[in-house]
Amino acid sequence: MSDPHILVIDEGTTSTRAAAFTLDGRIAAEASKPLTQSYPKPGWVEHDAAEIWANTIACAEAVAAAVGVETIACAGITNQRETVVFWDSETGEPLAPAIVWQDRRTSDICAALKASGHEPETQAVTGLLLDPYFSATKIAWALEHLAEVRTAAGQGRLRVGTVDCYLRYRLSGGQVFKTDASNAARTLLMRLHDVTWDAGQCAVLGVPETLLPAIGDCAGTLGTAKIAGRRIPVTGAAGDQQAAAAGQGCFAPGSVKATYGTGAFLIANAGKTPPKSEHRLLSTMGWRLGGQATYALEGSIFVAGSAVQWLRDQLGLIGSAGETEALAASVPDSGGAMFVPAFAGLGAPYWQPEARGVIAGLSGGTGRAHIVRACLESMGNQTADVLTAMAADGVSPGVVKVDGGMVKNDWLCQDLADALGVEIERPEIIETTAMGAAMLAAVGAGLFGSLEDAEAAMRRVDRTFRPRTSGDEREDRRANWRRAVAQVQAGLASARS
Ligand SMILES: Nc1ncnc2c1ncn2[C@@H]1O[C@H](COP(=O)(O)OP(=O)(O)O)[C@@H](O)[C@H]1O
Ligand SMILES: O=P(O)(O)OC[C@H](O)CO
Repeated sequence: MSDPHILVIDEGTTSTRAAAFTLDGRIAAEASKPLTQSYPKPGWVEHDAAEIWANTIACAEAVAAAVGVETIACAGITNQRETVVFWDSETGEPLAPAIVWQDRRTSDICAALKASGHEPETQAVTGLLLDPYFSATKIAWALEHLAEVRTAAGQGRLRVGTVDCYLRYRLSGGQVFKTDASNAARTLLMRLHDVTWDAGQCAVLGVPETLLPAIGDCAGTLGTAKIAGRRIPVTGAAGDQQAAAAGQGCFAPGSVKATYGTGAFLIANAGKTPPKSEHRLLSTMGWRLGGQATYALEGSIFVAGSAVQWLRDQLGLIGSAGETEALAASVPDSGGAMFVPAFAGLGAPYWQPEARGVIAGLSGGTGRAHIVRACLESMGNQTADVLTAMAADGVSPGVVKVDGGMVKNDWLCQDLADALGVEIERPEIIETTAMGAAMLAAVGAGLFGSLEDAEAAMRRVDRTFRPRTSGDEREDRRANWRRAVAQVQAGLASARS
Protein backbone atom coordinates (compact mmCIF):
# COMPACT_ATOMS: atom_id res chain seq x y z
CA MET A 1 0.00 0.00 0.00
CA SER A 2 1.23 3.52 -0.78
CA ASP A 3 2.27 5.86 2.01
CA PRO A 4 -0.72 7.26 3.90
CA HIS A 5 -1.70 10.88 3.46
CA ILE A 6 -3.44 13.28 5.79
CA LEU A 7 -5.94 15.49 4.00
CA VAL A 8 -6.16 19.01 5.38
CA ILE A 9 -8.88 21.53 4.60
CA ASP A 10 -7.74 25.05 5.48
CA GLU A 11 -10.60 27.49 5.00
CA GLY A 12 -8.92 30.92 5.35
CA THR A 13 -10.35 34.41 5.06
CA THR A 14 -9.20 35.03 1.50
CA SER A 15 -8.87 31.52 0.12
CA THR A 16 -9.80 27.93 0.70
CA ARG A 17 -6.97 25.40 0.45
CA ALA A 18 -6.63 21.67 0.67
CA ALA A 19 -3.39 19.73 1.00
CA ALA A 20 -2.28 16.13 1.36
CA PHE A 21 0.53 15.78 3.92
CA THR A 22 2.85 12.84 4.24
CA LEU A 23 3.81 11.61 7.70
CA ASP A 24 7.24 13.22 7.30
CA GLY A 25 5.65 16.62 6.77
CA ARG A 26 5.83 17.02 3.01
CA ILE A 27 2.95 18.36 0.95
CA ALA A 28 2.23 15.77 -1.71
CA ALA A 29 -0.54 17.71 -3.42
CA GLU A 30 -2.41 20.95 -2.85
CA ALA A 31 -5.20 23.00 -4.34
CA SER A 32 -6.66 26.40 -3.58
CA LYS A 33 -9.46 28.72 -4.63
CA PRO A 34 -9.86 32.40 -3.80
CA LEU A 35 -12.87 33.42 -1.74
CA THR A 36 -14.93 36.47 -2.72
CA GLN A 37 -14.86 39.27 -0.14
CA SER A 38 -18.05 41.39 0.02
CA TYR A 39 -18.14 44.81 1.66
CA PRO A 40 -21.84 45.74 1.34
CA LYS A 41 -21.60 48.73 3.73
CA PRO A 42 -18.72 50.52 5.47
CA GLY A 43 -17.42 48.24 8.21
CA TRP A 44 -19.36 45.20 6.95
CA VAL A 45 -17.54 42.11 5.62
CA GLU A 46 -19.42 39.09 4.28
CA HIS A 47 -18.67 35.74 2.65
CA ASP A 48 -20.97 33.50 0.64
CA ALA A 49 -21.14 30.23 2.60
CA ALA A 50 -22.27 28.40 -0.56
CA GLU A 51 -19.01 29.48 -2.21
CA ILE A 52 -17.05 28.34 0.87
CA TRP A 53 -18.66 24.91 0.58
CA ALA A 54 -18.21 24.64 -3.20
CA ASN A 55 -14.54 25.68 -2.95
CA THR A 56 -13.91 23.28 -0.07
CA ILE A 57 -15.27 20.29 -1.93
CA ALA A 58 -13.53 21.26 -5.18
CA CYS A 59 -10.13 21.66 -3.44
CA ALA A 60 -10.50 18.49 -1.36
CA GLU A 61 -11.54 16.42 -4.39
CA ALA A 62 -8.67 17.81 -6.50
CA VAL A 63 -6.16 16.81 -3.83
CA ALA A 64 -7.78 13.40 -3.34
CA ALA A 65 -7.57 12.80 -7.10
CA ALA A 66 -3.90 13.84 -7.17
CA VAL A 67 -2.74 11.46 -4.44
CA GLY A 68 -5.42 8.78 -4.86
CA VAL A 69 -8.34 8.94 -2.44
CA GLU A 70 -7.51 5.43 -1.16
CA THR A 71 -4.20 6.75 0.28
CA ILE A 72 -5.97 9.24 2.57
CA ALA A 73 -5.97 7.90 6.12
CA CYS A 74 -7.73 10.79 7.83
CA ALA A 75 -8.68 14.44 7.50
CA GLY A 76 -8.12 17.61 9.52
CA ILE A 77 -10.12 20.83 9.29
CA THR A 78 -8.89 24.30 10.16
CA ASN A 79 -10.64 27.58 9.56
CA GLN A 80 -10.89 31.34 9.83
CA ARG A 81 -12.33 31.80 13.31
CA GLU A 82 -15.27 33.82 14.72
CA THR A 83 -16.98 34.11 11.29
CA VAL A 84 -20.60 32.95 11.64
CA VAL A 85 -22.59 30.86 9.15
CA PHE A 86 -26.40 30.45 9.17
CA TRP A 87 -27.80 27.42 7.37
CA ASP A 88 -30.89 25.28 6.97
CA SER A 89 -30.73 22.02 8.91
CA GLU A 90 -32.69 20.19 6.22
CA THR A 91 -30.75 21.20 3.12
CA GLY A 92 -27.44 22.40 4.52
CA GLU A 93 -27.87 25.50 2.32
CA PRO A 94 -26.94 28.92 3.73
CA LEU A 95 -29.81 31.16 4.82
CA ALA A 96 -27.83 34.41 4.79
CA PRO A 97 -24.35 35.72 4.06
CA ALA A 98 -21.70 34.62 6.55
CA ILE A 99 -20.70 37.51 8.83
CA VAL A 100 -16.91 37.65 8.81
CA TRP A 101 -14.63 38.13 11.84
CA GLN A 102 -13.55 41.55 10.49
CA ASP A 103 -17.16 42.80 10.33
CA ARG A 104 -17.84 45.81 12.60
CA ARG A 105 -21.65 46.03 12.30
CA THR A 106 -22.13 45.10 15.95
CA SER A 107 -19.88 47.86 17.35
CA ASP A 108 -22.90 49.57 18.91
CA ILE A 109 -24.08 46.38 20.61
CA CYS A 110 -20.60 45.94 22.08
CA ALA A 111 -20.39 49.58 23.15
CA ALA A 112 -23.76 49.28 24.93
CA LEU A 113 -22.69 46.10 26.72
CA LYS A 114 -19.47 47.79 27.81
CA ALA A 115 -21.37 50.85 28.99
CA SER A 116 -23.59 48.60 31.09
CA GLY A 117 -20.46 47.29 32.81
CA HIS A 118 -20.51 43.78 31.33
CA GLU A 119 -16.89 43.57 30.18
CA PRO A 120 -15.24 42.38 33.45
CA GLU A 121 -17.71 39.46 33.72
CA THR A 122 -17.21 38.62 30.03
CA GLN A 123 -13.45 38.57 30.47
CA ALA A 124 -13.65 36.48 33.64
CA VAL A 125 -15.91 33.85 32.04
CA THR A 126 -14.68 33.70 28.43
CA GLY A 127 -11.19 35.23 28.54
CA LEU A 128 -12.28 37.65 25.76
CA LEU A 129 -13.19 41.33 25.56
CA LEU A 130 -16.37 42.92 24.21
CA ASP A 131 -15.51 43.50 20.56
CA PRO A 132 -17.52 42.91 17.36
CA TYR A 133 -14.68 40.57 16.28
CA PHE A 134 -16.21 37.67 18.21
CA SER A 135 -19.16 35.56 17.07
CA ALA A 136 -21.94 36.13 19.62
CA THR A 137 -23.00 39.66 18.72
CA LYS A 138 -23.03 38.68 15.04
CA ILE A 139 -25.49 35.87 15.83
CA ALA A 140 -27.67 38.15 17.95
CA TRP A 141 -27.67 40.77 15.18
CA ALA A 142 -28.76 38.23 12.57
CA LEU A 143 -31.55 36.89 14.77
CA GLU A 144 -32.86 40.42 15.15
CA HIS A 145 -32.36 41.75 11.61
CA LEU A 146 -32.54 38.87 9.12
CA ALA A 147 -36.05 37.56 8.48
CA GLU A 148 -34.80 34.31 6.88
CA VAL A 149 -32.72 33.52 9.94
CA ARG A 150 -35.49 34.41 12.40
CA THR A 151 -38.11 32.40 10.52
CA ALA A 152 -35.85 29.34 10.31
CA ALA A 153 -35.17 29.65 14.04
CA GLY A 154 -38.91 29.77 14.72
CA GLN A 155 -39.45 26.64 12.61
CA GLY A 156 -36.55 24.76 14.27
CA ARG A 157 -34.62 24.66 10.95
CA LEU A 158 -31.82 27.07 11.86
CA ARG A 159 -28.26 25.89 12.32
CA VAL A 160 -25.72 28.49 13.45
CA GLY A 161 -22.04 27.88 13.80
CA THR A 162 -18.50 28.92 13.06
CA VAL A 163 -16.95 27.82 9.75
CA ASP A 164 -15.53 24.54 11.17
CA CYS A 165 -19.00 23.58 12.38
CA TYR A 166 -20.61 24.36 9.02
CA LEU A 167 -17.99 22.36 7.11
CA ARG A 168 -18.22 19.40 9.49
CA TYR A 169 -22.02 19.46 9.06
CA ARG A 170 -21.85 19.49 5.30
CA LEU A 171 -18.95 17.05 4.95
CA SER A 172 -20.83 14.56 7.14
CA GLY A 173 -24.05 14.96 5.15
CA GLY A 174 -25.78 16.64 8.10
CA GLN A 175 -24.78 13.96 10.62
CA VAL A 176 -22.45 16.08 12.76
CA PHE A 177 -23.43 19.37 14.40
CA LYS A 178 -20.36 19.97 16.54
CA THR A 179 -17.61 22.48 17.05
CA ASP A 180 -14.27 22.11 18.80
CA ALA A 181 -13.02 23.85 21.93
CA SER A 182 -10.62 26.17 20.08
CA ASN A 183 -13.39 27.57 17.87
CA ALA A 184 -16.03 27.64 20.61
CA ALA A 185 -13.61 29.71 22.71
CA ARG A 186 -13.94 32.55 20.17
CA THR A 187 -17.70 33.04 20.45
CA LEU A 188 -17.92 35.05 23.73
CA LEU A 189 -20.24 32.28 24.94
CA MET A 190 -17.88 29.54 26.18
CA ARG A 191 -16.71 29.19 29.75
CA LEU A 192 -12.99 28.96 29.24
CA HIS A 193 -12.15 26.96 32.36
CA ASP A 194 -14.62 24.11 31.86
CA VAL A 195 -15.39 24.28 28.10
CA THR A 196 -19.20 24.52 28.32
CA TRP A 197 -21.62 27.13 27.02
CA ASP A 198 -22.32 29.79 29.62
CA ALA A 199 -26.03 30.37 30.23
CA GLY A 200 -25.41 33.89 31.58
CA GLN A 201 -23.42 35.02 28.54
CA CYS A 202 -26.01 33.48 26.19
CA ALA A 203 -28.79 35.40 27.97
CA VAL A 204 -26.97 38.75 28.09
CA LEU A 205 -25.77 38.54 24.47
CA GLY A 206 -29.13 37.32 23.13
CA VAL A 207 -28.09 33.93 21.74
CA PRO A 208 -30.38 31.00 22.70
CA GLU A 209 -28.17 28.19 24.01
CA THR A 210 -30.45 25.68 22.25
CA LEU A 211 -29.13 26.91 18.88
CA LEU A 212 -25.51 26.10 19.69
CA PRO A 213 -23.58 22.98 18.66
CA ALA A 214 -21.95 20.51 21.04
CA ILE A 215 -18.32 21.30 21.91
CA GLY A 216 -15.71 18.58 21.50
CA ASP A 217 -11.97 17.94 21.37
CA CYS A 218 -9.57 19.02 18.61
CA ALA A 219 -8.47 15.46 17.85
CA GLY A 220 -10.07 12.02 17.94
CA THR A 221 -13.15 10.58 16.26
CA LEU A 222 -14.81 13.79 15.12
CA GLY A 223 -17.02 12.61 12.24
CA THR A 224 -16.57 11.75 8.59
CA ALA A 225 -16.10 13.63 5.35
CA LYS A 226 -17.54 12.31 2.12
CA ILE A 227 -14.91 13.14 -0.49
CA ALA A 228 -14.55 11.61 -3.94
CA GLY A 229 -17.14 8.98 -3.05
CA ARG A 230 -15.32 7.80 0.11
CA ARG A 231 -16.08 8.45 3.76
CA ILE A 232 -12.84 9.71 5.31
CA PRO A 233 -12.56 9.88 9.10
CA VAL A 234 -12.22 13.45 10.37
CA THR A 235 -9.76 13.23 13.26
CA GLY A 236 -8.52 16.81 13.70
CA ALA A 237 -10.21 20.22 13.93
CA ALA A 238 -9.01 23.57 15.26
CA GLY A 239 -9.22 27.28 14.55
CA ASP A 240 -6.47 28.36 12.17
CA GLN A 241 -4.40 30.32 14.68
CA GLN A 242 -4.43 27.56 17.27
CA ALA A 243 -3.60 25.02 14.55
CA ALA A 244 -0.65 27.20 13.54
CA ALA A 245 0.58 27.23 17.15
CA ALA A 246 0.52 23.42 17.12
CA GLY A 247 2.16 23.37 13.68
CA GLN A 248 4.96 25.59 15.01
CA GLY A 249 5.52 23.22 17.91
CA CYS A 250 4.55 25.80 20.55
CA PHE A 251 4.23 23.16 23.24
CA ALA A 252 6.32 24.74 26.00
CA PRO A 253 4.58 27.42 28.08
CA GLY A 254 5.83 30.82 26.89
CA SER A 255 6.68 29.74 23.35
CA VAL A 256 5.21 32.15 20.79
CA LYS A 257 4.15 32.01 17.14
CA ALA A 258 2.96 34.81 14.85
CA THR A 259 0.96 34.09 11.70
CA TYR A 260 0.84 36.77 9.00
CA GLY A 261 -2.13 36.13 6.69
CA THR A 262 -5.10 38.45 6.17
CA GLY A 263 -4.61 39.51 9.78
CA ALA A 264 -1.72 38.68 12.11
CA PHE A 265 -2.17 36.67 15.25
CA LEU A 266 0.34 36.02 18.03
CA ILE A 267 -0.26 33.07 20.30
CA ALA A 268 1.75 32.14 23.39
CA ASN A 269 1.32 28.73 24.96
CA ALA A 270 -0.03 29.35 28.48
CA GLY A 271 -0.03 25.79 29.86
CA LYS A 272 -2.87 23.92 31.51
CA THR A 273 -4.76 26.76 33.22
CA PRO A 274 -6.38 29.82 31.60
CA PRO A 275 -4.00 32.78 31.72
CA LYS A 276 -5.21 36.13 33.04
CA SER A 277 -4.25 39.13 30.94
CA GLU A 278 -3.95 42.48 32.68
CA HIS A 279 -2.91 44.17 29.43
CA ARG A 280 -5.80 43.72 26.98
CA LEU A 281 -4.72 40.43 25.46
CA LEU A 282 -7.06 37.48 25.06
CA SER A 283 -7.07 34.42 27.24
CA THR A 284 -8.14 31.57 25.01
CA MET A 285 -8.03 27.87 24.20
CA GLY A 286 -4.99 26.44 22.47
CA TRP A 287 -6.37 22.97 21.85
CA ARG A 288 -8.09 20.23 23.80
CA LEU A 289 -7.05 16.59 23.45
CA GLY A 290 -8.53 13.73 25.45
CA GLY A 291 -10.53 16.27 27.48
CA GLN A 292 -7.31 18.04 28.57
CA ALA A 293 -7.11 21.71 27.60
CA THR A 294 -3.96 23.62 26.71
CA TYR A 295 -4.53 27.36 27.04
CA ALA A 296 -3.08 30.33 25.19
CA LEU A 297 -2.53 34.07 25.45
CA GLU A 298 -3.35 35.80 22.17
CA GLY A 299 -2.79 39.17 20.55
CA SER A 300 -5.02 39.67 17.48
CA ILE A 301 -4.01 42.18 14.78
CA PHE A 302 -6.87 42.68 12.34
CA VAL A 303 -4.98 43.93 9.30
CA ALA A 304 -1.75 42.43 7.95
CA GLY A 305 -1.76 40.96 4.42
CA SER A 306 -5.07 42.70 3.71
CA ALA A 307 -3.13 46.01 3.80
CA VAL A 308 -0.93 44.66 1.00
CA GLN A 309 -4.05 43.61 -0.90
CA TRP A 310 -5.39 47.14 -0.43
CA LEU A 311 -2.22 48.63 -1.95
CA ARG A 312 -2.75 46.32 -4.91
CA ASP A 313 -6.54 46.38 -5.39
CA GLN A 314 -7.63 49.83 -4.19
CA LEU A 315 -4.56 52.00 -4.84
CA GLY A 316 -3.00 50.05 -7.70
CA LEU A 317 0.47 50.80 -6.24
CA ILE A 318 1.62 47.23 -6.84
CA GLY A 319 0.67 44.54 -9.31
CA SER A 320 1.22 41.64 -6.91
CA ALA A 321 1.93 41.14 -3.20
CA GLY A 322 5.38 39.75 -4.03
CA GLU A 323 6.48 43.11 -5.47
CA THR A 324 6.48 44.65 -1.99
CA GLU A 325 9.76 42.92 -1.13
CA ALA A 326 11.90 44.64 -3.79
CA LEU A 327 10.07 47.96 -3.42
CA ALA A 328 10.60 48.10 0.35
CA ALA A 329 14.29 47.29 -0.13
CA SER A 330 14.67 49.95 -2.83
CA VAL A 331 14.55 52.85 -0.34
CA PRO A 332 16.66 53.32 2.80
CA ASP A 333 13.60 54.12 4.93
CA SER A 334 9.94 55.09 4.58
CA GLY A 335 10.85 58.77 4.18
CA GLY A 336 8.94 59.56 7.37
CA ALA A 337 5.70 57.89 6.22
CA MET A 338 3.88 55.90 8.92
CA PHE A 339 1.01 53.58 7.98
CA VAL A 340 -1.53 52.51 10.61
CA PRO A 341 -3.76 50.04 8.72
CA ALA A 342 -6.74 50.18 11.08
CA PHE A 343 -9.23 49.34 8.31
CA ALA A 344 -11.21 47.07 10.61
CA GLY A 345 -10.59 49.02 13.82
CA LEU A 346 -7.64 48.50 16.11
CA GLY A 347 -7.31 45.06 17.66
CA ALA A 348 -4.98 44.09 20.52
CA PRO A 349 -4.05 45.79 22.74
CA TYR A 350 -6.28 48.79 21.87
CA TRP A 351 -9.65 47.19 20.99
CA GLN A 352 -11.11 50.25 19.31
CA PRO A 353 -13.53 48.88 16.69
CA GLU A 354 -14.43 52.28 15.30
CA ALA A 355 -10.83 53.39 14.63
CA ARG A 356 -9.91 53.82 10.98
CA GLY A 357 -6.55 53.83 9.18
CA VAL A 358 -4.06 56.64 8.70
CA ILE A 359 -1.00 57.24 6.52
CA ALA A 360 0.91 59.99 8.30
CA GLY A 361 4.13 61.91 7.64
CA LEU A 362 3.59 62.43 3.91
CA SER A 363 5.72 64.96 2.03
CA GLY A 364 6.17 65.89 -1.62
CA GLY A 365 9.05 63.42 -1.72
CA THR A 366 6.95 60.45 -0.55
CA GLY A 367 6.85 57.89 -3.33
CA ARG A 368 5.30 54.53 -4.01
CA ALA A 369 8.21 52.62 -2.46
CA HIS A 370 7.97 54.65 0.77
CA ILE A 371 4.26 53.85 1.16
CA VAL A 372 4.87 50.17 0.45
CA ARG A 373 7.72 50.11 2.94
CA ALA A 374 5.59 51.88 5.58
CA CYS A 375 2.90 49.27 4.98
CA LEU A 376 5.30 46.38 5.59
CA GLU A 377 6.85 48.19 8.58
CA SER A 378 3.40 48.38 10.16
CA MET A 379 3.58 44.60 10.63
CA GLY A 380 6.60 44.96 12.92
CA ASN A 381 5.07 47.97 14.66
CA GLN A 382 1.75 46.25 15.36
CA THR A 383 3.56 43.12 16.49
CA ALA A 384 5.73 45.17 18.85
CA ASP A 385 2.54 46.51 20.50
CA VAL A 386 1.37 42.95 21.15
CA LEU A 387 4.77 41.71 22.35
CA THR A 388 5.00 44.67 24.73
CA ALA A 389 1.61 43.67 26.20
CA MET A 390 2.74 40.03 26.38
CA ALA A 391 5.92 41.08 28.23
CA ALA A 392 3.79 43.05 30.70
CA ASP A 393 1.71 39.88 31.17
CA GLY A 394 4.93 37.94 31.89
CA VAL A 395 5.70 36.37 28.48
CA SER A 396 8.97 37.50 26.84
CA PRO A 397 10.04 35.10 24.09
CA GLY A 398 13.57 35.25 22.69
CA VAL A 399 12.33 33.71 19.45
CA VAL A 400 9.08 34.30 17.56
CA LYS A 401 8.15 31.52 15.13
CA VAL A 402 6.50 33.07 12.05
CA ASP A 403 4.32 31.65 9.31
CA GLY A 404 1.47 32.54 6.93
CA GLY A 405 1.37 33.84 3.36
CA MET A 406 3.31 37.05 4.10
CA VAL A 407 6.46 35.50 5.54
CA LYS A 408 7.75 34.27 2.21
CA ASN A 409 8.85 37.93 2.08
CA ASP A 410 12.46 37.90 3.42
CA TRP A 411 12.54 41.68 3.79
CA LEU A 412 9.49 41.52 6.04
CA CYS A 413 11.01 38.77 8.21
CA GLN A 414 14.23 40.76 8.68
CA ASP A 415 12.22 43.89 9.50
CA LEU A 416 10.23 41.94 12.11
CA ALA A 417 13.50 40.92 13.78
CA ASP A 418 14.72 44.54 13.62
CA ALA A 419 11.48 45.99 14.99
CA LEU A 420 11.13 43.47 17.80
CA GLY A 421 14.72 42.79 18.82
CA VAL A 422 14.07 39.03 18.88
CA GLU A 423 14.97 36.16 16.56
CA ILE A 424 12.42 35.38 13.89
CA GLU A 425 12.29 31.69 13.00
CA ARG A 426 10.66 30.63 9.74
CA PRO A 427 9.77 26.98 9.06
CA GLU A 428 10.25 25.23 5.72
CA ILE A 429 6.49 24.98 5.23
CA ILE A 430 4.98 28.40 5.92
CA GLU A 431 1.48 26.96 5.67
CA THR A 432 1.88 26.06 9.31
CA THR A 433 -1.85 26.30 9.94
CA ALA A 434 -2.37 23.34 7.60
CA MET A 435 0.64 21.56 9.11
CA GLY A 436 -0.88 21.93 12.60
CA ALA A 437 -4.22 20.59 11.40
CA ALA A 438 -2.36 17.65 9.86
CA MET A 439 -0.58 17.01 13.17
CA LEU A 440 -3.86 17.12 15.11
CA ALA A 441 -5.52 14.77 12.61
CA ALA A 442 -2.54 12.39 12.72
CA VAL A 443 -2.65 12.27 16.51
CA GLY A 444 -6.45 11.86 16.42
CA ALA A 445 -6.05 8.91 14.04
CA GLY A 446 -3.36 7.31 16.21
CA LEU A 447 -0.63 7.79 13.57
CA PHE A 448 1.46 9.58 16.22
CA GLY A 449 1.24 9.19 19.98
CA SER A 450 1.47 12.92 20.73
CA LEU A 451 1.70 16.34 19.10
CA GLU A 452 5.36 16.44 20.12
CA ASP A 453 6.01 13.21 18.19
CA ALA A 454 4.17 14.62 15.18
CA GLU A 455 6.22 17.83 15.30
CA ALA A 456 9.49 15.89 15.50
CA ALA A 457 8.55 13.99 12.34
CA MET A 458 6.92 16.80 10.37
CA ARG A 459 8.35 20.27 11.14
CA ARG A 460 11.70 21.67 9.94
CA VAL A 461 13.17 25.17 10.28
CA ASP A 462 14.09 27.04 7.11
CA ARG A 463 15.80 30.18 8.38
CA THR A 464 16.38 32.38 11.42
CA PHE A 465 16.47 36.18 11.03
CA ARG A 466 18.49 37.97 13.73
CA PRO A 467 17.93 41.59 14.84
CA ARG A 468 20.36 44.15 13.40
CA THR A 469 19.13 47.19 15.33
CA SER A 470 20.15 48.79 18.63
CA GLY A 471 17.72 49.28 21.50
CA ASP A 472 17.78 53.06 20.84
CA GLU A 473 16.84 52.59 17.18
CA ARG A 474 13.95 50.36 18.18
CA GLU A 475 12.80 52.86 20.78
CA ASP A 476 12.82 55.71 18.21
CA ARG A 477 10.74 53.61 15.85
CA ARG A 478 8.29 52.78 18.66
CA ALA A 479 7.95 56.48 19.51
CA ASN A 480 7.12 57.35 15.87
CA TRP A 481 4.58 54.55 15.75
CA ARG A 482 2.96 55.66 19.00
CA ARG A 483 2.54 59.15 17.53
CA ALA A 484 0.87 57.70 14.41
CA VAL A 485 -1.49 55.56 16.53
CA ALA A 486 -2.29 58.68 18.57
CA GLN A 487 -3.39 60.34 15.31
CA VAL A 488 -5.79 57.47 14.66
CA GLN A 489 -7.14 57.80 18.17
CA ALA A 490 -7.46 61.59 17.84
CA GLY A 491 -9.50 61.01 14.66
CA LEU A 492 -11.72 58.66 16.64
CA ALA A 493 -12.24 61.21 19.41
CA SER A 494 -13.09 64.01 16.95
CA ALA A 495 -15.51 61.74 15.04
CA ARG A 496 -17.32 61.09 18.34
CA SER A 497 -17.54 64.77 19.42
N1 LIG B 1 5.49 38.22 -0.79
C1 LIG B 1 4.53 38.79 -0.05
N2 LIG B 1 4.80 39.91 0.66
C2 LIG B 1 3.85 40.50 1.43
N3 LIG B 1 2.61 40.01 1.57
C3 LIG B 1 2.27 38.90 0.91
C4 LIG B 1 3.21 38.23 0.06
N4 LIG B 1 2.59 37.16 -0.49
C5 LIG B 1 1.32 37.15 0.01
N5 LIG B 1 1.13 38.19 0.83
C6 LIG B 1 -0.11 38.52 1.57
O1 LIG B 1 -0.42 37.40 2.38
C7 LIG B 1 -1.85 37.24 2.47
C8 LIG B 1 -2.19 35.78 2.17
O2 LIG B 1 -1.77 35.00 3.22
P1 LIG B 1 -2.59 33.70 3.66
O3 LIG B 1 -1.83 33.08 4.78
O4 LIG B 1 -2.85 32.92 2.44
O5 LIG B 1 -3.94 34.41 4.15
P2 LIG B 1 -5.34 33.85 4.73
O6 LIG B 1 -5.08 32.50 5.35
O7 LIG B 1 -5.72 34.87 5.75
O8 LIG B 1 -6.34 33.81 3.61
C9 LIG B 1 -2.46 38.15 1.44
O9 LIG B 1 -3.15 39.17 2.15
C10 LIG B 1 -1.29 38.72 0.65
O10 LIG B 1 -1.50 40.10 0.39
O1 LIG C 1 -7.73 33.85 7.63
P1 LIG C 1 -6.61 34.22 8.53
O2 LIG C 1 -5.44 33.33 8.40
O3 LIG C 1 -6.21 35.68 8.48
O4 LIG C 1 -7.14 33.98 10.05
C1 LIG C 1 -8.27 34.63 10.52
C2 LIG C 1 -8.42 34.44 12.01
O5 LIG C 1 -8.73 33.12 12.37
C3 LIG C 1 -9.44 35.37 12.57
O6 LIG C 1 -9.48 35.27 13.97
